[in-house]
Amino acid sequence: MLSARTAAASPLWTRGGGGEGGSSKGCTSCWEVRRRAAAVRVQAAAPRRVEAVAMDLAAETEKEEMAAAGGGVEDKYGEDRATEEVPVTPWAFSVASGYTLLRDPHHNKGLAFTEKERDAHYLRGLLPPAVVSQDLQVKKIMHNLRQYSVPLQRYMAMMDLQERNERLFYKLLIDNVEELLPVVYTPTVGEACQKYGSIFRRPQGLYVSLKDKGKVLDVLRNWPERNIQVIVVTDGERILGLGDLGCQGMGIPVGKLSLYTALGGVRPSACLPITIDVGTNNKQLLNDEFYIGLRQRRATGKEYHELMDEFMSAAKQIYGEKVLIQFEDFANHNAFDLLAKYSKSHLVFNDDIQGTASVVLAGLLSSLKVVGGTLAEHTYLFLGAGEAGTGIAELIALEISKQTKAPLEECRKKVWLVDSKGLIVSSRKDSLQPFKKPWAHEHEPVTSLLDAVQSIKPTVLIGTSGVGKTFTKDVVEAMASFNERPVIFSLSNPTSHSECTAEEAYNWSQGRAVFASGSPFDPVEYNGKIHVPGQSNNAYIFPGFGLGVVISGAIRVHEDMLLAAAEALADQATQENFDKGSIFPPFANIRKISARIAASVAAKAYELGLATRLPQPKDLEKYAESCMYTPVYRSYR
Ligand SMILES: O=C([O-])CC(=O)C(=O)O
Ligand SMILES: [Mg+2]
Repeated sequence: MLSARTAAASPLWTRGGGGEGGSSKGCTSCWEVRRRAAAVRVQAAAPRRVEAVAMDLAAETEKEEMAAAGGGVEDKYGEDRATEEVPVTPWAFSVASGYTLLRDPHHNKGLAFTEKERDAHYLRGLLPPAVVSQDLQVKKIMHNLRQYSVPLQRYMAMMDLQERNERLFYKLLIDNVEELLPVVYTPTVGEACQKYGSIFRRPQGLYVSLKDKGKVLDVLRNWPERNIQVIVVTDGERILGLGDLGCQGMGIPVGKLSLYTALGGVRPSACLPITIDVGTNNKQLLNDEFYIGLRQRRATGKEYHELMDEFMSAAKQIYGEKVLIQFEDFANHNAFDLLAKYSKSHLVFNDDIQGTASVVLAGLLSSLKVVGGTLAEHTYLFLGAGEAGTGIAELIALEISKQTKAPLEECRKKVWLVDSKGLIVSSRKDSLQPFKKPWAHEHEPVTSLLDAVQSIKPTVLIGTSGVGKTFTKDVVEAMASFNERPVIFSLSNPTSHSECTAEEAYNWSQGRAVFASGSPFDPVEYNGKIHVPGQSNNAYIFPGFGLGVVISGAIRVHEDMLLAAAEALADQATQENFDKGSIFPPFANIRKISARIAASVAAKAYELGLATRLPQPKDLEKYAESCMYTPVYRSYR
């Protein structure tokens, strides 16, 4: 493990003239000097009508000044990179004027441009006379969105807004998170990926395809932003539970990163969605005339790994070793190997293995407050032994081991997994993929889930199979027959792939199930009581987790950081939530929740010697909050 001392001595860390090690004030003012110089250069160089105008610096507080540098957590890190890796580019600190300004989604405010701004930026006549507030714009767009009855239409309207007026998009999402999360994210994003080719209007994110082999560095250089802090990358092979959607998986990194900003406060310009296109084995897409990806079967083996290698080194070369690379929706046969391989050399995080594990562990920790007992006293049965299933299983075992001091091997025995061939037992060891082997316990072979439930008698049943309707009435009734409060998590996404619905779980258990799902379900009334199902989706974890990594300058993800995130989330579920039937705090509070998760993750990174942002801020939660991007409009003079 790298200590902070080692890290501090590394070439990357020492670059930047001590910028990161200094006080935030020092950094901000260094930045300020360069920014002013850049703005002056712009004004001197630009012809009048197309002149770039120096951005408003009316920001009065230091925090606002930092926000003006890009609106978020980048100041010190941006400082480092702006000094050493990226020349200060005047346009990075300026906005265009007139017609160009209205078409620049990063700076456009639409009707919210004030009279003064309209004069100063050559906007007169380009807008109708009314001047409205951002809040009124939010109200209007929410009104319009609600007119659409088809979720995909709402999704497309939201994507159009993101392309037109970024700050309004994020304001809308933050202010209406519970209503809009299912639109820009699961489940609608799944349908959007399936139809991505037909609804495609303007490209989002960066496409790295087999055609780019040998030129990936150049491809990354084409991206307009340099100070990237978080990359979400997919190869599209296992999009949610929908399977191989090839290049059209791009909707997932785009959606995940919009949550990084809205839920975790990482500024949009620091986020980079990437799709690696190595082909697809989805025949329907290969025959679809509107398909946007390479029309070939998936490259595998050497060809696949060479492209991944080239991408991973290019990303590190351009963005430095502190860029967080989140692997998303890779198929099992690559996901574990990629994580194991690159976690030695890169700051990587697999959301489906680690993010899901962390949110489910949080859900279990808070379920204990409802059902009683300790984590070690429960017995866990999974349907599905892929990334999510084995990832969660391992984190449960780690937490039990941490709590009881028992060896990890022993703790794993509390957890059983069923895959498509039945219960994973030791007699199957030879034919099992490596990631399943730790779960092959002594037991006679069992082929069906119902038999496994009856034989293992789990207190907790978790679905990560990707196959809908597999928690049948018999299965749920069996769980309810020997558990007063059966814990049932039906995690597969999107909604159609959920192992059972919330309604089924409550009805078949006579309202006794402690239920959570990956995709959202509406509240259910059973016997006069309203149950609000919790959404055990990694969206609770990755935005705050990533924020914690970024603000601490962590150089590696450690499993204890995942445990810290889970504990921080579980701590925030209250009796009020439990009374309503949910084991999670509501998404409406997600920015606060993310700040706390970020603080716990960062604290753990410091404790483990993995953090490089020194000195450690005294109050990490306040610091995390102060770093979060807010989408209110800036004023331009
Ligand atoms: O995207 C989601 O809703 C959760 C997730 O990572 C997956 O299902 O792959
Ligand atoms: Mg995923």
